[in-house]
Amino acid sequence: MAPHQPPPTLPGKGKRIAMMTSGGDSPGMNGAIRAVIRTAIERGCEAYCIYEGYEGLVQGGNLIRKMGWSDVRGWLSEGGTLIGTARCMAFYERPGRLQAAKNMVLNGIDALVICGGDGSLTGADKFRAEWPGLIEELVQKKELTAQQIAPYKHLNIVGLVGSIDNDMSGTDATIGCFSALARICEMVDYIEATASSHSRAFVIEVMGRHCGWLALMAGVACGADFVFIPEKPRADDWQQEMCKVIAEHRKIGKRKTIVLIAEGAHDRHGNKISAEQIKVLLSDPTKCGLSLDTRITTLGHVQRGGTAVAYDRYLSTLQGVEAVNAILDATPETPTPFIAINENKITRKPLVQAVIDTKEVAKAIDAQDYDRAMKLRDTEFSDFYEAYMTTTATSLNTDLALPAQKHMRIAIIHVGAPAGGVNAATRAAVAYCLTRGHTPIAIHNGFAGLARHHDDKPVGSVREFDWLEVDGWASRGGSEIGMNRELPEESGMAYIAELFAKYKFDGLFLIGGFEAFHALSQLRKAQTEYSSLCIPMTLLPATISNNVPGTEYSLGSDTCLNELVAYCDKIKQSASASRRRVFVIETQGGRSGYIATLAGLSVGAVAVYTPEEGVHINMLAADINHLKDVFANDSGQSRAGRLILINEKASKVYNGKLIADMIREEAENRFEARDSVPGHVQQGGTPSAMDRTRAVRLAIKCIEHLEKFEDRSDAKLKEDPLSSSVIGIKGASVVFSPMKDVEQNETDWKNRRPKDEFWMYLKATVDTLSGRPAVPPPHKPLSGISAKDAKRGLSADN
Ligand SMILES: Nc1ncnc2c1ncn2[C@@H]1O[C@H](COP(=O)(O)OP(=O)(O)OP(=O)(O)O)[C@@H](O)[C@H]1O
Ligand SMILES: O=P(O)(O)OC[C@H]1O[C@](O)(CO)[C@@H](O)[C@@H]1O
Ligand SMILES: [Mg+2]
Repeated sequence: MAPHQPPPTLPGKGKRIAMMTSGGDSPGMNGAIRAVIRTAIERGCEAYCIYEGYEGLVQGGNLIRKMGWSDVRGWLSEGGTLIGTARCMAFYERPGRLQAAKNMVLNGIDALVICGGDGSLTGADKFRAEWPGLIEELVQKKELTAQQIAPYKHLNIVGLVGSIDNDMSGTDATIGCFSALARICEMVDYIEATASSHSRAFVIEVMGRHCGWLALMAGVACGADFVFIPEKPRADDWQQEMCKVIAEHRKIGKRKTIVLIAEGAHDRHGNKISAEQIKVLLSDPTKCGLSLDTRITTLGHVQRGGTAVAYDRYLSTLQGVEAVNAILDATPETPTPFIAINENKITRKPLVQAVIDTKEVAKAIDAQDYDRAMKLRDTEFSDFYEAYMTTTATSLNTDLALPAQKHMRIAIIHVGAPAGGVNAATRAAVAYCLTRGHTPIAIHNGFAGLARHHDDKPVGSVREFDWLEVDGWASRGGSEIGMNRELPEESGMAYIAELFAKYKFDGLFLIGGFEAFHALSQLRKAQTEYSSLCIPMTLLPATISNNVPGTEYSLGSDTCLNELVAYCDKIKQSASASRRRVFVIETQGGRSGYIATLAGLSVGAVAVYTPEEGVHINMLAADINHLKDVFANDSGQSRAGRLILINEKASKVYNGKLIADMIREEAENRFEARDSVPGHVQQGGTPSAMDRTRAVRLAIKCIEHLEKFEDRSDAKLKEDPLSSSVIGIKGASVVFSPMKDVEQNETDWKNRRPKDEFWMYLKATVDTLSGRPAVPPPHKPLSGISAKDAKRGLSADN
């Protein structure tokens, strides 16, 4: 039963904020709920959940519930949505929305955060547009009084896009789409092994009602042979096209064939293309002569269930926080927003426009205007489509080939420690080079390999790539061509330059971490002395630490976060099951606290210690006191496992073991503490879907970039600062930055990290959402003369 009277409005700026999930569930929705509830409470509001999507809003009663801080404890690591979701028929109709409006007012709900897909947000937009009419009608029908509706004249709504389909315009990713993609890639990887063993073909159907994002991205990440998506149906002779591509792949020796089909796939005339149809084509020798032993796998709801990947956990958390901020910033004039992400930047955008644009895609598909449908999807989508087409069939895209005089000998080298996506990037670069007519050359085992093994017999470390071998690298972890931290100057730059001349490199593509950045810096500086080094060179950052200047994202950092999150989930389970236990987990990351902080955000750590901030005795004391309070207020029955993350270089003195010992000592047998070190597990096994797909997109951009300098003289090349560059994601854009500029202005060489680390502001969010008390700021360390003076009592600053 709904209450008969709305509760009194809250004092000050406090609002009653309700959170709802709607449409198909998606991994990460629980992270959004946790973030909205806790941020709302922290900002002095009352937090509510509407259970069962719009159904709960229509029915009211017990489906609208007030939530407390601890009600959402542990939700980050749960799959699906813990407040239920539904596809609600009643909400499509005005009477249903009228009832929903009445329940909102009677429960005193000022604002609504809705996490759902395109349908849910279309419904939200309609509800918002109709709101004044709805509450007016409720007064006319005497269901509510004018006085009762007075405080609720404006409906304050914010949309969060939660759906595995990634079908909403205006945002690059929806909450849940990368988790679904991860699951698809995992399944395709499994299938590949059996397909290869039997030399079979598999037709794999993936979800995505009207959107091919999942199918396309899985195609890019897994190197599938052929992909069908609704936005870009193949030409009318698609049967012949598919058979030609697959026959070509078989001819070069591939033992497996993977065809991915989105459930909404159709031909150019709107006729559905089914998995069965494809199976018949591939297996029936009379159709196109392939006669492949073919099986169909429909992945179904496996794609939607399960826990969220790290990205969906921190995306949903950050977007949940932003949703509450948007509510509290809103005035009656503010257009209703939804929270988007573009590349790496979370933004508020008008919901109305996104809904219009999303509908336009559907209209364009219905009208069979596929070019328009592709244009209306985000730029990333078209980029990935192009990337897929270029990397799938290297010898078939003859229209992309360059004239012979433009062909380059492009060397590819891995430098630093292994990181997920390095092989996928190499595969994509090689495919692109072959498509364009370039010669891609592998330098095995980094600069050490080049200097000391280039002319080994029978095979030296400098050799052309073999496509059949490389084609299988899309999902491989580690580095297939080998990598290490050696810098070119260690062998003498003159010698390295001699080898560049000997092998006639026209361009260099480096993939790696801070050492790769350092190596490129050395090579760039040496261009003044050695003509053979006057070639275009570009770096694709790849390191789990994500500490390369010039980018906010390095390949491998996502894989690492997923490993850490999986590890922390297990440890947290142990901590919870043992009750009253704290684990202090030491992460890698060099002198950058990025992975510790992002993992902390993704698992709900009570504290994260980073090298940027350091560790201090007052900080530890405050955190230990906080833990004492938490456990004192804990009944012992709640599943109160706690995690603290500490970066390996956060402090020279306080390491994970020492901190765990201190906690245990101070706990005086009231709770327990343990330390745990995941170590090199953090490099990951199979790279994440995000690292694999981004590797492909960025690697192709890198080779395209090198091509621009193909005919430059030494002088002209040196004049152009972008001839030595680093590719990066910065905010909402993918950019090439001149190395010289990044080296000189953006690099903290001593600490081997960017001067400004974009993620530093996230630290406060980790603390807020875990309820960590304000920790006393550390003293600024003194150094040099001022430190000496202070120690001698000669300085005021002590
Ligand atoms: N045009 C609309 N008008 C009113 N309500 C709508 C509209 N479209 C959708 N809704 C409401 O939103 C609910 C969920 O929509 P839908 O089934 O399209 O899923 P979605 O939000 O797009 O999520 P997903 O596609 O990821 O499953 C519907 O059951 C309905 O209650
Ligand atoms: O779970 P249901 O209701 O069968 O819906 C399946 C649909 O939901 C989604 O998983 C999300 O929209 C689609 O990809 C799929 O077509
Ligand atoms: Mg939808």
